[in-house]
Amino acid sequence: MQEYSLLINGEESGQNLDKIEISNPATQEVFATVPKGGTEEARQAVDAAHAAFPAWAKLTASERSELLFKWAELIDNETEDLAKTMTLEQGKPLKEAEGEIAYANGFIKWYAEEGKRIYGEMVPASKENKRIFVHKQPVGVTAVITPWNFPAAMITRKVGPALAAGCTVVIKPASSTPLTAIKLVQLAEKAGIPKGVINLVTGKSSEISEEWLRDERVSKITFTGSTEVGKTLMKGAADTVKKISLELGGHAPAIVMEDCDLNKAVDGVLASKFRNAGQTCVCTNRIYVHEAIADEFTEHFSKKVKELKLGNGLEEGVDLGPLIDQDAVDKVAEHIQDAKDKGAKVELGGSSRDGLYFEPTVLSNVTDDMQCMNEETFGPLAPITTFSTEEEAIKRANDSIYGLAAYVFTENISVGIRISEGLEYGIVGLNDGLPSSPQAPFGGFKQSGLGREGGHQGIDEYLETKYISVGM
Ligand SMILES: NC(=O)C1=CN([C@@H]2O[C@H](COP(=O)(O)OP(=O)(O)OC[C@H]3O[C@@H](n4cnc5c(N)ncnc54)[C@H](OP(=O)(O)O)[C@@H]3O)[C@@H](O)[C@H]2O)C=CC1
Ligand SMILES: O=C(O)[C@H](O)CS(=O)(=O)O
Repeated sequence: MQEYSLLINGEESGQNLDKIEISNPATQEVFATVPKGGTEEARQAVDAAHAAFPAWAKLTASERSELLFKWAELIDNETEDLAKTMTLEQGKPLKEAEGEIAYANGFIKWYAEEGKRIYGEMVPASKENKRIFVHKQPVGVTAVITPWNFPAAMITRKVGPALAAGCTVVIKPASSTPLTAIKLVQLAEKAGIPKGVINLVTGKSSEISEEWLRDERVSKITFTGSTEVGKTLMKGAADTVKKISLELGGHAPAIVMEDCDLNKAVDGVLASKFRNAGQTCVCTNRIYVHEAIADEFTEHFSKKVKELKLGNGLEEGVDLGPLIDQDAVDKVAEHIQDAKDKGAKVELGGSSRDGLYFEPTVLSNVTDDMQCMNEETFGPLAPITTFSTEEEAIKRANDSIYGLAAYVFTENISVGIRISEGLEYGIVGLNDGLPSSPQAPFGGFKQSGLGREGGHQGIDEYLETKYISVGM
């Protein structure tokens, strides 16, 4: 049994606390423990981050960049161990875990550069005896709360820009997948990032977050997870008017036009739908296919889904690992049963397997009143429905409280641009089922969140704007 610690001010701590058991979703066996921290540990983490902030912010952007690149180098060197840890605690196939480590490291490398491009400006004053200088500076101590589905990328997508901007952080990873985050923070300290710049606490999420929300020294909260928890944090941030960034739930539509390249559309929807066994906030949740090609698409798509291999993520050739827990399995089963009760046809799959495995499932004859067409399934369920006109497809695709990602497949560039412009989503994959990248501003409209992560926009979330007016 591997026992991990809290990481506060460069020290391992929490060994005396009760433990949280970490189990492998592929086998449901407990293989590690982390401390069950609470209010006191949350406060100690802020003490450390607050003490470290002045010196970290005082470094030049180039000095911070060098330390971030050193961190990235150590992560690259440890990819195999980090990926295996991720598969053990989260379940995704090893090849996907390796891909996530590279994706996660991409944010550190990107912001190691972006931090050197935090430009100010000089504004022509309206009075000749004045000069106006606009200057950006780090917001300060930032609280980072992350979900279980991307144990590395959701950490670095926040910590990368925060550190590059000159902020210090306190992190609370998801209780089911804290180990990858702990190893990333250990590598940061090995890279020479000073004590107290990055602190990590595991434990009672609401107790820890309530302490961070209460503490005036915490200037910002950045959260990725469910819309429900995001709203709780948003309300809590109001008491001290903290800055907040939220990456929340999604319910992505995929629109497959009659003039699509069928192979491109099938492969794109397949990649979007079944990545991480459907446990991503940008997974396709609704598949709208033009009525003229619905049968052909469904047949071709189901044939490709049938080839997907379900199994333990550590095994060679596995495409889908287990779901994260029994609640996740139950939710997929509930959505399938509801759809069947309302007339859907199961083209493929439809059942859970031993343990936390769920068969990749394709439904046809789907209607908009079904739960899966309105609630995030967060699992390997692909509901197919048909449409007649472009206007109908856009209207139905936009009929959601969410607005994170959407997908369009067409070979007509004018149609593709026109539909993309009409979709109320922060991310549109046009003939692209995997649009996420560190270079792009990831984030959603409506109840999918606030703010952007990635791109040059992502560092703005960690900066304050100040102007200096000089009387001459
Ligand atoms: N937009 C995006 O980029 C993403 C959105 N999501 C969304 O998140 C959901 C799945 O992730 P999941 O981890 O279950 O989401 P949750 O919102 O349940 O948990 C996310 C994080 O918040 C913590 N948390 C839970 N309850 C509270 C609380 N009351 N106060 C403070 N923190 C709390 C959790 O801690 P603990 O683990 O201890 O419960 C975890 O660290 C889906 O809805 C998915 O769409 C997920 C990933 C990315
Ligand atoms: O948590 C998620 O679902 C991620 O944000 C999706 S992605 O960034 O890996 O595309």
